[in-house]
Amino acid sequence: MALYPVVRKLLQKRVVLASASPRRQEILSNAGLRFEVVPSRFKEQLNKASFPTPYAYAMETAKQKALDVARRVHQKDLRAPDIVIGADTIVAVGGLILEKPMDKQDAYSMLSRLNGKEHSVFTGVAIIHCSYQDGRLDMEVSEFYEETLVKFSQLSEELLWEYIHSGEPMDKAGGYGIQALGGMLVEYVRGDFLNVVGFPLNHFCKKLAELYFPPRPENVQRVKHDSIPPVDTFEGLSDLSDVEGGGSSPAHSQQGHGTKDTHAKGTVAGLHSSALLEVIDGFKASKALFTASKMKVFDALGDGAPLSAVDVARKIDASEHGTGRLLDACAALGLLEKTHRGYRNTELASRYLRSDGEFSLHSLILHSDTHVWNLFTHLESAVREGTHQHPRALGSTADDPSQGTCRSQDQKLRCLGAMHGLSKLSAHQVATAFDLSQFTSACDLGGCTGALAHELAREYPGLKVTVFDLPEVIEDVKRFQPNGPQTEQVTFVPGDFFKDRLPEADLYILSRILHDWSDEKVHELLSRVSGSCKPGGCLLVAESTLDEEKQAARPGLLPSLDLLVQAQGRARSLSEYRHLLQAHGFTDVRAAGTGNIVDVILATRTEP
Ligand SMILES: O=c1[nH]cc([C@@H]2O[C@H](COP(=O)(O)OP(=O)(O)OP(=O)(O)O)[C@@H](O)[C@H]2O)c(=O)[nH]1
Repeated sequence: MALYPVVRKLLQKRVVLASASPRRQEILSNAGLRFEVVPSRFKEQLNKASFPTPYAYAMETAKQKALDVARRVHQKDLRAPDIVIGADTIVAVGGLILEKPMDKQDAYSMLSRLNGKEHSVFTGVAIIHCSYQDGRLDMEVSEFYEETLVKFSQLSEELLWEYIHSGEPMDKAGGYGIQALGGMLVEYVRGDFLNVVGFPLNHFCKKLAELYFPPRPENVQRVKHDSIPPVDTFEGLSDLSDVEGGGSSPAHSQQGHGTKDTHAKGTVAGLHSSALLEVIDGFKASKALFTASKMKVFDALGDGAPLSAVDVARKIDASEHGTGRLLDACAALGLLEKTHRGYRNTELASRYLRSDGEFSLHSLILHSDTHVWNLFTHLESAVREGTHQHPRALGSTADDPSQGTCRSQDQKLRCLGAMHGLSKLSAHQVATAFDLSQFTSACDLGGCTGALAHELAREYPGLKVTVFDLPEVIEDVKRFQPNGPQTEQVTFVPGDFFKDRLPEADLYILSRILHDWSDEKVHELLSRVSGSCKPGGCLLVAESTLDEEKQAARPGLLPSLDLLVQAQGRARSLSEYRHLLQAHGFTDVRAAGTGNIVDVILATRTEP
């Protein structure tokens, strides 16, 4: 949780991790950070002798890795990064710097040096803040290092070779992985364990807190310079957004005055013409993705060898010229890779854009292209009238706008597929934001295809989950069901949560439901949930929230506009949700950021 307030600030930013290390990716994503991975191509060959200390070498290497990525991404992408993070881990022993072994013999010589001795592990970290002045890239570097002491036991030759033959040492600094088999070699660790694994998370949090939440001048005496702000209460969060300089850009109070400070506040001075052009052109990027998805470009490319534009054109039954242009646009957007042998799906496209994948967003994209696009052409009317635009866009007059969305069976299945894809994106984070293992029964109200229910069942084998949704939804959920033993834990019950009796459960769930409704309807629904929930039972709410000042650009404010155009509801801040829940007898309201598209709130029903 320590990263949470900072993570919220970073959610609006394009954060890039300049590292191929799976450990670094795991440490940061476990902490809730959302980022893209672009491995650095910087060759780790700086002259070690020219550095006064091992950590100076590690910091410089980390900086060069990050700078390489910042420059490359800036050149390649339509959208340049805001923050690039680089890191480098080394082992220092007896005046020598050890990096990753080149081969088994090298691993053996490293491990022999460490055998029975204490050594230092240093990770240097560089955080690059990018800004753009008339298309020119400006970079400001913040850097630090962390040292951890590790002592190896006295180990036999036989054991060292056995370990080397396991293959584990080869991609690890110093030739061992403390988090796995290598842990058996270690007698003690003094300092941050994750620093040895490859990323000093605690120091990183402190650094970010220092950059993004500098103490108010009047509090300087009271606030410890390197303390991490309080995090897991709503009060803490709203206080933080009040902190001077606690905007979405880092404050550089320690680093000087003048232009840098103006930059840092993210005011008009921070918005450059290139960023504006990106916004102006944003719809073209969306339309390129929509068109490629609709024409099944990502299915045509599959996971196989690269295909030329001519081959793709043949597969999707389109002109060579037009297909080539579309493929190039997709490559510029990072959806395809263009090599001299042709085009192929990036990992992102394989996972999310093929129509047949487990995490496919294909239906969501088609739904956005046809339905949401249409509604957004009436944004001006929505703003003037302050209401959704279903009658104009779709000719629907229904009270519940979603009724107008899925009129034909095809539209209905696309709608369900869209909701399924969206739910799968965050299901794991929602299911694990809190430890729910004390519950034996849960009821997911409006749980649709059961994507979250199945994730809960997988995570908590003792939990039975009822998905409660409208009969017309339940009748079509079959095609979205996974295989596996946990399917027996999930049951579907048809019903209307505004009219019918709610199924009994210890834990009720409202995942992405409340934002669809007006305050009046939210009160009505919460009152029904509260009436069904026994004292001691809980309610879990998952929603994309606005920051307390309602200033967060994405992901808070665009969904808010979305809701104006297409629903009766609205986005709310965490404290608004807290007040709503408290008004219906739910106390001990706790929130967790998932680093994903939703925040999760857990509240306990007290005695009426
Ligand atoms: O106990 C452990 N010690 C070290 C590691 C891993 O070792 C590597 C260190 O190498 P480097 O810092 O150069 O990072 P790379 O893997 O090459 O990725 P880059 O993208 O930064 O170039 C690092 O992966 C540590 O995680 C370990 O796993 N356990």
